[in-house]
Amino acid sequence: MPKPLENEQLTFPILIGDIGGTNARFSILVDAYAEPKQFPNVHTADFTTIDEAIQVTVLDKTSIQPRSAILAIAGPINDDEIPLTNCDWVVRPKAMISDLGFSDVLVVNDFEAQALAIASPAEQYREPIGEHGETSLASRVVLGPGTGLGVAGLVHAQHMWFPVPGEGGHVDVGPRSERDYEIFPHLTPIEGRISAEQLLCGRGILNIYGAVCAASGIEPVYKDPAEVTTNALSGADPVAVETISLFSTYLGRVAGDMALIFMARGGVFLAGGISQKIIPALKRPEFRQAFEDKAPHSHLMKTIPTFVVTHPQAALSGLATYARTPGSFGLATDGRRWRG
Ligand SMILES: Nc1ncnc2c1ncn2[C@@H]1O[C@H](COP(=O)(O)OP(=O)(O)OP(=O)(O)O)[C@@H](O)[C@H]1O
Repeated sequence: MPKPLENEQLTFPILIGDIGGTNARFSILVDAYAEPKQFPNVHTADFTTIDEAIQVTVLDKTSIQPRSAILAIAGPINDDEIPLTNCDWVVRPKAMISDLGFSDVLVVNDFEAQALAIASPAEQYREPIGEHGETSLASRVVLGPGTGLGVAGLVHAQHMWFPVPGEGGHVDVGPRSERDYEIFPHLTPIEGRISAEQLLCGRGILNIYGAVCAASGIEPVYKDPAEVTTNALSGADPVAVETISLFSTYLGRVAGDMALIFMARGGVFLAGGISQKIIPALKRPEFRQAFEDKAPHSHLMKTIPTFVVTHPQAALSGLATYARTPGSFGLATDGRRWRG
């Protein structure tokens, strides 16, 4: 295992990469001031290894030779060989150092990168949900419904930001309203329980939709979550409308719980592929009502702002913020930073 290192500056130019199950996104930060140099998104399935993808899509396309790399990946980082959760790539920092010319490689969790991105989100890349004022310099939370449900806290302490990537997407969710009690029996528990991720991701939309159909005695017709959201947003199908209304309620409920856990007075941010596609639905009353419905702390909840993150490459922007100012972040690098 690598030796623990302090949060010291990585040497520029820095390659930053956000490696998802389906897509990988790369850019290069030449120095602390320049805008990142972007490269086209890559389908992970098009390359056998991450090293090949970096070589072909980045290194062969520029004369800038990055000296360091910061990569955000979906999956646990606890060895020198890091398999990705939803694709065949294995990240091997030592091989990247010997074969691709890096002297320093840092690997972080994808939701940690999302958390870094909400430390100072530009106004044009966040859409407020509800009328609840500005962010303050205080702890924050990010929840990202996408292929799964990622959750991370960003704790503000000692004039620094501490990202806290956990497994918050796997907390229990239970029925609360009368309609919930009709619908929940039609959800399929995993080992006896319904977790937030079973409801709040692409597959989760279909799970809620299937349960609403079953509770209403209707035959389901949609196979893709995007069909449900499209028909909900247009108002064309009342079952789809109810599904997304419940999705918004459950997302508000879980987001509110996370805000309570982290005392996130600085705001709750909704990232992931789905949030920005359903902004009009999240602006309806259900999300905020469920978010604030946290007696005895409803008054506190009303003061916490909520936003959808609309940055097209939020994780990369978080990594860039960290790369420029690592001293502002208490990012744990032990066992996750390799040097040549
Ligand atoms: N318009 C939509 N409405 C609802 N769900 C959608 C819509 N478009 C995509 N999805 C769902 O969002 C999920 C993909 O989410 P996302 O784009 O966040 O991917 P990801 O998990 O970040 O993976 P990667 O990092 O590889 O892109 C899939 O389950 C997909 O079905």
